[in-house]
Amino acid sequence: KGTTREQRALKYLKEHARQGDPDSVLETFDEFCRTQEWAMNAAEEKGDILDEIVRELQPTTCLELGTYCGYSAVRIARNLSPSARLITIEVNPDYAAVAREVVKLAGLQDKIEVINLDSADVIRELKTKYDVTKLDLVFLDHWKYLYIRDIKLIEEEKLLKKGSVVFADNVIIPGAPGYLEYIRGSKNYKSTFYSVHFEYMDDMKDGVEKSVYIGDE
Ligand SMILES: O=C(c1ccccc1)c1ccc(O)c(O)c1[N+](=O)[O-]
Ligand SMILES: [Mg+2]
Repeated sequence: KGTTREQRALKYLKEHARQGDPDSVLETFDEFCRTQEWAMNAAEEKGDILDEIVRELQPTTCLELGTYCGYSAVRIARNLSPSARLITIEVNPDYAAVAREVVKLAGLQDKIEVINLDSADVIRELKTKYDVTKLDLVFLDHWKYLYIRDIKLIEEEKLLKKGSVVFADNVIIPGAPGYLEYIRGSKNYKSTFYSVHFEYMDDMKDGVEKSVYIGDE
C-alpha cells in the first residue's frame, strides 16, 4: 500500500473525527485501533488513570517522552488549564510528523509542542532552551530501556519538585524492570502500581506505575 500504519490512522482520523474536538479525535482513534489496526496508544484503562492524574494534579508544565501519533498528548492536553502546556518528545521523524497533524486536528497546537529529537538531548536543555523551571507531570512511554536513563537525567537537572508525578506506561509489557527497581528503591518517590489491560487487548495484562516525587528539590 506504500502507506504506514501511522499514516493510515491519520487518514482515518481526518475522515472520521471532528476538527477541533479532542474527545472526538481520541474516540475515533480508539475506534480505528479496535476495528482496523492496533496501535500503541496509552488508551482505555491506561488513559483513564492518566485522565485522573491530570485532573487531580492540574499540572502547569508536562513532559511526555514518546509521542508516537499524539494520542496521549491529546489525552493529557485536553484536560490542561488554559496557560498549562505539554512538551512531548518523539525521536522518530515519521511519528513526529503524524503527531503534529493529530495535535492540529484536535485543535491543541497552542498547548502541545512536539519536539523531534532524542529525549536526553532535550531534557538537558529544558531549563535553558525550553523555558522550563520545574516539571509537574512526566509521562514515560518511549523505548522502555530508556526510562531509567531519562528519569536519572531529569533528577540530575533538578526538574522535579515535591508533588511532581512521574507516570510510566508498559512496566509489565514490554516491561521496564530496571526502571521499576530504581524508582521503587528510591527514597525520593512514593510509587503505586496499577494492573491494567494492554491497550486494545482484552486478554492481555500490562501495568502502569505512578510515582510521586517527595525528594529534595
Ligand atoms: O515497544 C512496544 C512494541 C513492541 C513490539 C511491537 C509493538 C510495540 C510498545 C508496546 C506497547 C506500548 O504501549 C508502547 O509504548 C510500546 N513502545 O514501543 O513504546
Ligand atoms: Mg506505551
